[in-house]
Amino acid sequence: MEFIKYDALENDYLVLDPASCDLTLDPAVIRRICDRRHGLGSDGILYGPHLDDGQYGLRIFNPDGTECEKSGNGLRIFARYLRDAGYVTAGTAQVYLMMSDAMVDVAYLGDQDDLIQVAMGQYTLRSSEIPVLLELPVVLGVKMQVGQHSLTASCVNLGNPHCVVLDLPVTENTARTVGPALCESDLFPERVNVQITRVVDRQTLEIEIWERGAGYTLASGSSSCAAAITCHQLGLVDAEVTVHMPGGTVGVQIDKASGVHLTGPVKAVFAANLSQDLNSYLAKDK
Ligand SMILES: N[C@@H](CCC[C@H](N)C(=O)O)C(=O)O
Repeated sequence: MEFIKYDALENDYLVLDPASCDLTLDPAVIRRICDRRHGLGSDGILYGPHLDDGQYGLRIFNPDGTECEKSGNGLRIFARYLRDAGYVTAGTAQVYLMMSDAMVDVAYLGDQDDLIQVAMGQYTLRSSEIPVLLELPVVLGVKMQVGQHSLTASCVNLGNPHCVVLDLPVTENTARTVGPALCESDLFPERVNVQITRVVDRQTLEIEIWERGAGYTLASGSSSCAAAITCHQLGLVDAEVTVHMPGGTVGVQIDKASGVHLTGPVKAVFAANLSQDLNSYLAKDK
């Protein structure tokens, strides 16, 4: 049973291919595998491809054991795996997101399969579809108090839910304090990914991230899109934006007709097998 690790700007995922895996991925097993001290360590697990109906089916798990609908970097990493493992030889492919029942297009833009673009699709700003429990049809630039934090929030759902904060210092400390306060707030019944965001200029954003189910991460693809979409809606940036994160930089393009596209590099880190000790621990856990 082989685990292959890739990182997309230090947002790292383990790919587990059902063709070579006999593990039952229950939450305790996922938490142990993603644990950075006692497991292999990662920001999540990409479980696929499930090859039913000739599609490349994908399930995405957060390191806390929850399953999530979508991940921008996860999709780019999974696309790279499909190419590396010989499933895909063309310049484009489609991935089927099993939890969301949605197809996603990916494109290989670099010679080494390094630069990968994912069509993140359409998004919604409707409060009921984020979901965010405020008596407002949309939440864009809304001042609120969450615990001890006063902030201005904008919400978007791109398959997964996001809350973008525009008026606080863009630091790891803000992400680590305001992030969990928003993520666990009663306002967000499905919890939320949080982006502490600064508009650098009309083409550039800087963000720090707190991810639902993962905590502080060094990069996030869907978070970059969420920050770009909400800032564009507020008239602060153009439709093509570069987003800087501690782990690196991605490009986001917003287009009414074709939706949102996310582009950035993916690097292979390692391929590894579980030790006998970890295998026995996981078997015991079941
Ligand atoms: N790292 C991701 C986002 C992963 C999903 C998120 N934690 C959630 O639960 O929605 C990305 O690159 O988009």
